[in-house]
This record gives sequence, structure tokens and C-alpha cells, in this order.
Amino acid sequence: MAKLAYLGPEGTFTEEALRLMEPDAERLPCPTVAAALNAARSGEADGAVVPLENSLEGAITTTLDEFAWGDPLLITAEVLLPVRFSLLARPGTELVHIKRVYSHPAAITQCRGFLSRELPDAVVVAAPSTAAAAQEVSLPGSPYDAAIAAPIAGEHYGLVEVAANIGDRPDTMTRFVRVGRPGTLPEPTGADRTTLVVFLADDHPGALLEMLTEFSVRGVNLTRIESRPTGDGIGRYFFHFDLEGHVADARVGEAISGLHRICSEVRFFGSYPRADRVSPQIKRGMDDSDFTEAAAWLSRIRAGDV
Ligand SMILES: O=C(O)C(=O)Cc1ccccc1
Repeated sequence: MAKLAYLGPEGTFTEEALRLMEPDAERLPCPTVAAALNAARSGEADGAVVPLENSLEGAITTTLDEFAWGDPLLITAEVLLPVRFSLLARPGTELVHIKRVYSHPAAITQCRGFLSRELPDAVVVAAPSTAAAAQEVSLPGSPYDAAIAAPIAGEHYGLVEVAANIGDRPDTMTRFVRVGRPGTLPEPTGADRTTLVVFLADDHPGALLEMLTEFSVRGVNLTRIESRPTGDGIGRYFFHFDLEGHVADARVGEAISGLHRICSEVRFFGSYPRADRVSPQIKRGMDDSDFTEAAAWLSRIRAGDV
């Protein structure tokens, strides 16, 4: 049975994602995404489940940065989870009593409408996770009056729901990934995603366009692109890419080798089945058989066989 680290404590959305992905896994709750990834890196756990992006706010940057800078990890699976936020408080609390709200930044940004409409004067403070916020609010003498978290966190920590479904959009989805130490990749399924982090060789006009061209000329569609600061000064960025397809697909392999030739570093974070099972549209001439046929043709003409 696999032991999986995750952003805890019990009752986070990440735990829900983990249960969906691997219902029988042993669970190791960790206080931060960094701690969960490090538990996977050190071998304390067999892998980790972490949130990566959501459909309203985009990337969860702490996860992206931890991926980029630590020892390599490979993503082996993903899951999409609809998230529903509740305002949870100690029994007897009413909306008018709530002056200080505690929650994970991704939850706070997705409930901005509710907070500004219903609690315009409340101070809102960032917590390590939604369940950590609920746990803290449950303590007698807590400086916080309410947490934004999943309803299940209320059950875990003895809080009541002051307001339900307080997210700005009812249909928000979050993408979570399961990561593990480098090893065998999942087999291609025909509906896969590949994740990369790319560092530029040098900054010059058109550097981003040159990277994108490697994908474009081979008909590789991107599903996410993010620039993140390298920390080396204003204007210095590296890039995250999620793209359609598996590194075993000729067009994806060729595009990534192209990036490897022109960039200072390409970090490969895995090829894994897409949770939504959407297959890419393969442009004319971009199928594996087209690449094989073209390579054979090139060998022939190199041998003078015209
Ligand atoms: O804090 C949690 O429960 C998490 O799993 C992180 C998170 C927060 C808000 C939306 C999705 C994931």
C-alpha cells in the first residue's frame, strides 16, 4: 500500500483529491506543500499529492516554485476536483460576529465576492491550508472567528456552517497532481499531459517566441504557461509549460529536444494521463508515423538513394 504525503491536516481539499486518486493509500498529512514534496523526495513517503492550478485563479504558485527548485520529482497522475467553500465558525457564531477570517490564499481569492459583500470590514488572514484554518478556529481563544474551508473540515473540527457555497463561481475546479521520485513513466494513453520547467539561455528579443515555435511547428498544444521569477533580479523569469501529449509521442519528444538545444535548462516533470481524457487534435504530418516515415526518407537521401 502506497504512503502518500499531502497538504494537511485532515479535511483539506488535497485530502479529498488524494482519496479520489488512491482510496487505499496510507495518508501522511503535512503542514505545507513543501513539506509534502520533501517527504516524497526523502523517501518518508512513496509520493505526494499537491494542488497545482485552479480554473478561476490559475496556478498555485507555491507548488510551482517548490517543483522548480527542489530535487526532481515526476508527476504520475492528476485529478480535477470541484471545490465548494463554506464559512465555518464555532457553534453560536453569527455572520455579524465575524471580524477575523482565516483561510488558504487560494480559497480567499475564490471567495472575494462573498467577503466584500457580506464581511466588508473583516480582516482576512492567510493560513497554511483550509483545514489548518478550521482547526485553528476550533480552538478556544483563537484570534479568528471563522474559517473558509470544505464542509467536511467543519465536521472534523466541530465547527458549524455560517454560510455555504460562498465561492465566486459555483463551477470552479482545482487540478491536483500525484508526484513521486523519478522512475518509470506512465504509459502513453492517447490523452496525456506533459509538464516542463524551462530556463532561458539568455534574455533577448524573441526568446519566448523561439520557445513557443518549438511547440507550434510540431503542432503541440499548450494547456498552461506561466512565468515565475528566478529570484536573480527584476525581469529575470523562467517558464512553466503544460502541454498536450506524452514525451513518448514523436512531436512532443522533438519539441522538448528542440527546447533542450536552445535553452539553458529543461526540467521534465512527467507525462501522465489527463483527468478529463481529452485527446489532442493531431495536425497533418504530426503523427508518430509521419515522423518515422520522414526519418527513413532522410536516411535514404543521406545515403544518396534518391
Ligand atoms: O487548503 C486546502 O484545503 C487545499 O487543499 C489547498 C486548496 C485551497 C483552495 C482550493 C483548492 C486547494
